[in-house]
Order: sequence, then C-alpha cells, then structure tokens
Amino acid sequence: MSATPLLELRGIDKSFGPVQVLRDVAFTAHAGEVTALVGDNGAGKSTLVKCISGIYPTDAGQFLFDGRPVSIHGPRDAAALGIEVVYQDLALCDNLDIVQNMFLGREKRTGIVLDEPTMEQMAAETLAGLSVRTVKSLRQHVSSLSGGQRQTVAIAKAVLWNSRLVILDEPTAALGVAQTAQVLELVRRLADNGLAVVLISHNMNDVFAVSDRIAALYLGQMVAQVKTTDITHSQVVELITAGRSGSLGLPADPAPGSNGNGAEPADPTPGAAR
Ligand SMILES: Nc1ncnc2c1ncn2[C@@H]1O[C@H](COP(=O)(O)OP(=O)(O)OP(=O)(O)O)[C@@H](O)[C@H]1O
Repeated sequence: MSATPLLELRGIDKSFGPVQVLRDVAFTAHAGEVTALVGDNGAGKSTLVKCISGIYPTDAGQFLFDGRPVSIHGPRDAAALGIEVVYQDLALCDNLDIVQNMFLGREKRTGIVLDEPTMEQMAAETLAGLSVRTVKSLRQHVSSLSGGQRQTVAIAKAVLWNSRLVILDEPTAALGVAQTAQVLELVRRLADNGLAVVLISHNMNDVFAVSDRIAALYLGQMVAQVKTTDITHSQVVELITAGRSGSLGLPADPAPGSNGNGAEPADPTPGAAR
C-alpha cells in the first residue's frame, strides 16, 4: 500500500436546501485496501458517494487523487479518474447477456459493426483476472444468473474500464451465506489486485471480514477512520449509533465543523473478539 491515499477528501460540505447532510467530511481510500464506509440510515453515506462520483456537486472542500488536487464536476470526470460505483440495484439489463451488459453504452466496434470477439475476450479476461469461475457462459442472459453472479458481473463491469477506485454499495445485502462469501472474496481480490475499494455496508460481519479500514459517518460527520485491526465490533456500533466511542478516545461529542477522521484510537484493543 502506498502512503499517499489514492483518493483524499478534505472538508467536504453538502447541503440540500437548508439541510446540511455532510459537514466538514474528510475521507481517504488507499490503493490495495478495502475501506468500509459505515453509518446509520441517513448518516450521509450515499450522499458522500454521489459527491465522489460527480453526481452531486459539493458546497465546499477539496478532492485529491493520487495526491493531486482534482475537480469532479460530473460523472464523466469521476470516470476519467477511474472511479466506478456499483449501486445496489446493479443497473444490469435482464434481457441482455453478460458481455452485452459489461459493454453496455461503451460497445467496441469495427466500423459500424459490433466487435463481438474483442468484447467477449475482454469480458473473459476481466472475469478470469478476478478468478471468477462461477459463470458458465458469457452469453448467458443476466436474468438466468443468481444474485451473487449478478453482483459479480456488475463488479466485473466496473473494473473493465481501467478503474482505480471501485465503490460498492451494499454488495451482499440481498445475498445468502454462500453467495455473500463469494462476493466478499471478490471484494478482497479487487483490493489485492491493487484497486482502492470502498465498501458501504450495514453488515458488521462483512465489514470485519474484508476491510482494512473503517470510516464511520454519524449525522453527516466523519467521526472516525481507523484501521480495522484497531477497533472492535462494539466500538464500531457505538460510533454508528452515538457518533463516539469512549473506549476509542474519540471526541466525546463531535462539535459541528470538527471531525475525528484519521484519529488513532487512544486505547485500541487489537485482536479483541469480533
Ligand atoms: N436529494 C436530497 N434532498 C434532500 N435531502 C436529501 C437528499 N438526499 C439525501 N437527503 C438527506 O440526506 C441525509 C443523508 O442521506 P443518505 O442517503 O446520504 O444517507 P445514507 O447514509 O446513505 O442512508 P442509508 O443507509 O439509509 O442509505 C438524509 O437525512 C436524507 O434524507
């Protein structure tokens, strides 16, 4: 892992009318790591992701990519940097096959004809690069795939485009135990392949199984971003539900305009039962 985060946000504010949803948010995501973004319903996770992916403009704050200041004014800017988001609804078309879905809107052509062999080869290589062996045929309609396979295709689609940062919105929310394990393995592999991965999840088992760092949002403030090995399940739950964890030595009551991002726990309990 490099010391410079691939993505760094500083002082991000975002309001909808009179409602301030993000307040002075700092956040980092490192190449080769999974960063879990946690927070209760309404904490601001989706809003933060939409700011990163260029869907929402921010009111204030700075974005650094590879250590350099960048502006993200729309989804194209985010895509040009290599930022891809896999949303919970996956946005796959049931009536198209895997290759068609992976290249939807970005089809390869030779002249005016679709270059099917190249697309098929690139799709196969991408899935092989992710060690995905559960898909029988690339020409299978997505409607015939299991939930886990659909998630896999959506993730593969995101990494097909030289992505450097992939944000996954609750990728295991609709999955059973075995499929969840497969998708988490894939999430880990993305990071092991050098991508920065941001995982939004409400599931603490998933978070602790796969993340290197945990970033906790509480009422629009980043109350902690710590190494997963330095925090326990119950401390994360405290951060999510109360915005603080006494045993972590984080701010007792985060004041507006402050945040605990980057705070190293004063009293970490490495290896504590999770
Ligand atoms: N377009 C909008 N206009 C007004 N308020 C909004 C808008 N989008 C989000 N909000 C508000 O911003 C707050 C944060 O919402 P957001 O969806 O980012 O939270 P979240 O952490 O992703 O929640 P969940 O886990 O339920 O998806 C909520 O209070 C929500 O009502």
